[in-house]
Amino acid sequence: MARKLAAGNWKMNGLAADLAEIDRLGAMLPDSGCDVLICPPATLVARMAERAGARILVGGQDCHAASSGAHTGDISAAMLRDAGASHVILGHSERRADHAETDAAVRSKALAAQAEGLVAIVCVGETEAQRDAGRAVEVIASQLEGALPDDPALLVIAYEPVWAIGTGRTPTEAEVAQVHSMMRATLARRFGAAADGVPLLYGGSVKPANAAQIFAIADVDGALVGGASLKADEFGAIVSALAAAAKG
Ligand SMILES: O=C(CO)COP(=O)(O)O
Repeated sequence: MARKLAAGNWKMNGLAADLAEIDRLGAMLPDSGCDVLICPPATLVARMAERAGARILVGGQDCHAASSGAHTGDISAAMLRDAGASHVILGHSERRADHAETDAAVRSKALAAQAEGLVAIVCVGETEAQRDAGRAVEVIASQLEGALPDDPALLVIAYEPVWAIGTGRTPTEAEVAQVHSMMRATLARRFGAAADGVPLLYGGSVKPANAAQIFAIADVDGALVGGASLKADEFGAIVSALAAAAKG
């Protein structure tokens, strides 16, 4: 059984003043039931990690595949760990689109992250055109095939349909269930029994209003939340929904 994880992706949002949201979030969290992670921009990782307390984990949004060197503007897994991060999001569709990241590049980054002891959150998801063409499951299977790293103990998979990100639209429960069951089966073929411990997150327009419904879907172990993670009251409500789902 995978641990439940509520993860927030702040994307390119957040200045020092926004760290106050972490204090507010910390004050409203349930004691247990799920892990809670915020991935702020790189500029805030260290300060957030110092301020967050034990209940809130902190992660990066990308890392380079190399451990150091001449890569201006990039950040390594070792630097994230040094700054207090425990996780890193890799292969988000915005990075695939903005920086032409391939599945092979995502796998290299995930290997680098795991070598530093970071949990790699590998993102996959189809475009609207791919879903309309009936190719969603095939596309996601192929992304997993190319991007999966080698260690299931330091791995989270996030299914984020590109067309659901920031749009207020979500797939049907049956569509999420179909993808998540395929992902679990793919992990089982690759990792055997250890696949059961890999949290499978859904991401894309998760809000307090739809969180409980999403967390009730089979093989959904949590969420990767964008816009609703920026405000403590919204993200806190999503965390509470996940903790409630974990208790059954
Ligand atoms: O991309 C996402 C998280 O990584 C989802 O973003 P939204 O929750 O804003 O749709």
